[in-house]
Amino acid sequence: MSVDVERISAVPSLGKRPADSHKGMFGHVLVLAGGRGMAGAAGLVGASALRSGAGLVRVASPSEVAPVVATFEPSYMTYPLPQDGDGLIDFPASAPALNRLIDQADVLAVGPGLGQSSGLAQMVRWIVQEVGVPAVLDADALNNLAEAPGLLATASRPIVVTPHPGEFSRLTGDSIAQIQADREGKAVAFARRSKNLVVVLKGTGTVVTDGRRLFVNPTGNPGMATGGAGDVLTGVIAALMGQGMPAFEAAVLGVHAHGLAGDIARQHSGEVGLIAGDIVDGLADAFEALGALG
Ligand SMILES: NC(=O)C1=CN([C@@H]2O[C@H](COP(=O)(O)OP(=O)(O)OC[C@H]3O[C@@H](n4cnc5c(N)ncnc54)[C@H](OP(=O)(O)O)[C@@H]3O)[C@@H](O)[C@H]2O)[C@@H](O)CC1
Ligand SMILES: Nc1ncnc2c1ncn2[C@@H]1O[C@H](COP(=O)(O)OP(=O)(O)O)[C@@H](O)[C@H]1O
Ligand SMILES: [Mg+2]
Repeated sequence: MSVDVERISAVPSLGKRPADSHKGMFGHVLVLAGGRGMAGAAGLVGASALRSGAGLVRVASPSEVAPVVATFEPSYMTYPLPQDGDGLIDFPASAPALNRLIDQADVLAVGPGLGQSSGLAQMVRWIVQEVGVPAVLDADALNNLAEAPGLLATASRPIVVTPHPGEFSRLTGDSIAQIQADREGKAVAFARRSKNLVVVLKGTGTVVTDGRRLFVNPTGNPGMATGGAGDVLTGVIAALMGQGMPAFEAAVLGVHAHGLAGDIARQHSGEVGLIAGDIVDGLADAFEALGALG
C-alpha cells in the first residue's frame, strides 16, 4: 500500500570522536530490564549499549536479578531494585531509587525481560507521562502499555518504540496478519499519534518512521530470528540517542547497524548457530564499517 511520507535511504553516521573525548560526552544510558528468569535480556541491552558507544551504562533490575546481570559484563554498573513476590521490579517501592538513577541518565532503555504486573504497568505509565528523559520502549514496556497506548501521544520528549509484530498487535488491536499486510501504513499511522514518537516495527525489512519520514532496513538475515536479538537493538538505539543523535536518526542508524552486526555474525556462526550474543560481538565491526563509509 502506498503511504504519503518522505522515503529515506541514506543512513546517518556518528561522526569522528575528538582526540580529547571523555566518557561524559557519549551519554549515560539507564537500562530498566530483567525479571526472574530473564537476567539475560538485561545483560544483552547493557552490553549492546556499550558496544554502540555509550559513555556509561547503568543496568537496574530486580534485586535477585541484578547480581546475575553483573556477572555477564564488567563494563556496566548494576543496581538492584526492590522486587515483588514474582521477582519483578516492585513499583512504586522502586520509585525513589529510580528517580535517583533517572537524574543521572541521558536516555532510558526500558522493557526487555521486565515481565508484566499492575506495578510495572504503573511504572511504564509514570515513565511515559512524568519522566522527561528520552526513552526507548521495547518488549514488556510495550506490553504493560497495551491497555493505554494513547498515553504515548502525550509524550513530551522523544520516545522510540521497538515492537515486533506481536507486540504491535497488542498495542494497536490489529491482528498480526493485518499488520504484516500493511507494515508501512500501520507504523506511520501509529507514529502520527505524537510528534515525539518514532516507531520501529521489527521483522524482515524493519520499518522506521516518525510519521513524516520512512526508512525500510535492508540489512539483517534469518539467523537473527533467535531469542534476544531484539534486546540487542534496544541497547543500540538508546546508545545512539545518548550520543546526541535525534530519535529518528538514531533509530535508522541503530536498525541498520544492528542488521549489519547480524550479517557479520552470520559469517562466523551461520544462520543456524547464530545467537544474540554474536550480534553484540558483531557491533564493533559494524560501527567500524559504517564509520569508514560515513
Ligand atoms: N534471554 C532473555 O532473557 C530473553 C528474554 N526475552 C523477553 O521475553 C519476553 C517475551 O518476549 P517474546 O518476544 O519472546 O514473546 P511475545 O511478545 O509473546 O512474542 C511472540 C509473539 O509475537 C509474534 N511475533 C514476533 N515476531 C514476529 C514476526 N517477526 N512476525 C510475525 N509475528 C511475530 C509471535 O507470533 P507467532 O509466530 O507465535 O504467531 C508471537 O505471537 C520479553 O520480555 C522479552 O524481552 C526475549 O527477548 C528472549 C531472550
Ligand atoms: N529474518 C529476519 N531478517 C532480518 N531481521 C530479523 C529476522 N528475524 C529477526 N530479525 C530481527 O531480530 C530482532 C528480533 O527482535 P525480537 O522479536 O524483539 O526478539 P527478542 O525479543 O527475542 O529479543 C529484530 O530486530 C528483527 O528485525
Ligand atoms: Mg523483543
